[in-house]
Amino acid sequence: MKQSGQPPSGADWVRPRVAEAWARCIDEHHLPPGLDLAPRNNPATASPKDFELWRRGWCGAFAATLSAMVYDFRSYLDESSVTLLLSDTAGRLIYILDAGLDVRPGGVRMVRIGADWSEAEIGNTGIGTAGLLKAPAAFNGKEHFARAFHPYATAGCPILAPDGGLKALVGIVTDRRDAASLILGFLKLACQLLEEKLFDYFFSSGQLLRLRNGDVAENSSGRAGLVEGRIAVSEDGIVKGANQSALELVGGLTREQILGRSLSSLIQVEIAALTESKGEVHVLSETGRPLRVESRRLGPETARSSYLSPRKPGSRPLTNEKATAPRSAEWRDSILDTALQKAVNLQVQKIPLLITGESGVGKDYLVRRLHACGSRSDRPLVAINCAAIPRELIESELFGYEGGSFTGARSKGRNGKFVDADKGIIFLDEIGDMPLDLQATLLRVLESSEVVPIGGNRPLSVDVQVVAATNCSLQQMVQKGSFRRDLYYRLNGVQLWLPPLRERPDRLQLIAQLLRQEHQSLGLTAEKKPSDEVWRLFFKHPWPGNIREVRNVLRSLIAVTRGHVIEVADLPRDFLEEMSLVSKPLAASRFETEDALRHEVADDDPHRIEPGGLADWEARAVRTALTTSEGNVAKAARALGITRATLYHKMARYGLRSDKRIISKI
Ligand SMILES: Nc1ncnc2c1ncn2[C@@H]1O[C@H](COP(=O)(O)OP(=O)(O)OP(=O)(O)O)[C@@H](O)[C@H]1O
Repeated sequence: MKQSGQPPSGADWVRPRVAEAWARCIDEHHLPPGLDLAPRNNPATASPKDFELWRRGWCGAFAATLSAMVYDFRSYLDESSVTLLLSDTAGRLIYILDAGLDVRPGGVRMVRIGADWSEAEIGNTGIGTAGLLKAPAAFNGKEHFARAFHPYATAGCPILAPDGGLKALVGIVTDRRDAASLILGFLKLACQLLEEKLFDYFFSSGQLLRLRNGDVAENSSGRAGLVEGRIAVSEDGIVKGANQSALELVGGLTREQILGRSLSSLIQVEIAALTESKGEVHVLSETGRPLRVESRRLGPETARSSYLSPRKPGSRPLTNEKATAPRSAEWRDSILDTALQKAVNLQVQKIPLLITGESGVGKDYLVRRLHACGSRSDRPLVAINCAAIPRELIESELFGYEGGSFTGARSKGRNGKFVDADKGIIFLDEIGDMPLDLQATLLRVLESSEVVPIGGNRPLSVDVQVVAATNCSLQQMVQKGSFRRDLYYRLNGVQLWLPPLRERPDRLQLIAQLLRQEHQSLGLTAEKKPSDEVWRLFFKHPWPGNIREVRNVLRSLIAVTRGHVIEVADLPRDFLEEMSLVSKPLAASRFETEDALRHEVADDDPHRIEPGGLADWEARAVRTALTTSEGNVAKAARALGITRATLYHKMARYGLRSDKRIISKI
């Protein structure tokens, strides 16, 4: 093909789509046509900074929601050698349901988070080519440009927003290398289901129309689409978005042909007639096809914000997220569930796990759930807070000691935590606080799976899964030389980042769930319910102490509130100060505070938090000092010119990492 400029013919004939892809690989992507292709953009050697930037952009609530949906397909894939991939729009993997397929072009493992499957990088594959063409694509064994994919078939499909924008890619790899068209069929259906589920997230106002085929004969013959048609329409009847099924139902039109048109020109019914009717309305499409249409107003409960577009940390959400009391008691914490599921899967392969996120987001909680649900549940979970053990004791705590090996040692000696955790999980919390020299010893243990107790010379074998957690940036510490690079890579088999509460679009549902849990734990049957104003403040609050702070606030509210409704006046003063509503904490009266709040609540923008205010300034100063000192309290106190005790007091007040304890459960 390279010599003649023509795709192969005769016995070597390839499908035109394949020939086009190969031509692109050579002419546009300038890939070497020698088949032994190694990706240039390799996650194993990528700069940690770039990887972290990319990960933060993608591994937030959007990826968690989508991953949770993809995860629901696992039951269809059980027992099959099919790996399901989810990637960002550029083809970098953000989630994997792994069937153990080991694709390694040029020796680089491609079934891993961050691997770049774009066509420009690795030649044509289902997911990479689907991303490029923004259309489904699939290839059998030798149709792939890179030899490493020849034992496999791959398929990929774009996940589109209702306005047609590309949002993510989903792909399949299987070792049945002639199964491309079969897996593509499954994938198309899976994508339609995903798009339908995601539809509500994009719209916060107007009407949502659900369309079904009105032709009774077609329905009874089973030719009605499996996926319901959906169209979003503005209050004045202009079409804003549609899913694939709706496009087919209204006569095989494209999105370009329907977006911005009036609904009445599309399905011969006025929006007013639909909104007034209680049930289904029978209408005709432009092409005369009978349709049944039902309309529902879009509002806060259906609009869970358009966090489907990757957002920069701290940027404002794109749609108008409204704060009202969450209704559903059925809500599931998809961020926790997704992280937990990943962790459970990784546990089977004994891959080290690094959990990152701000203080109080639930890193410790996640590890406890992993222990309870994972394959090592009948063995110990041994947790060590590396920041809380005195420096000189860490080694003996971790590795144990032989009898009489140092002054004060027990005569019989003692097992270290690694031996205690044998066959179970060792949880190294606050790993960023581990002294540098001990990091070398820890690395040796992790690499050899053997520990040598202090004063001993006989290595003991241990089989532990290592889970580490930190709220510091280990990458920055590596760059500054305060954390060993080799240990960082050893611990960072897979990194799970838990988002801060203020960035979670589902924070009100989470708070509602925590409130129910608090009532249950206190044995209270009559629940105290926050007023709408309180919900709005919960939504606006920055929650610097994350879930830990929520629990403290809720506990205090349940104790303080006299009636059944939690009012603004019941909120703890610290909470109000954190919202910068009390500019002079000592002078402002409760009434002034409430007035300020009412004023604030009337403001429609739920994300505006007034800058200024002493408490706000102080909380920020404490946070900054802790971040700059990478969580080292003594250093932060020195920088602030206060004592450590005062700093601990302030940290507790602002919900910043308040408990420094050694947790050990065997
Ligand atoms: N998803 C959750 N559901 C219910 N409670 C939670 C959840 N996540 C965290 N919590 C609670 O919030 C509090 C703080 O959680 P946790 O200690 O796990 O945070 P962390 O990220 O480990 O904080 P730190 O970095 O300060 O150690 C705990 O009381 C925990 O039980």
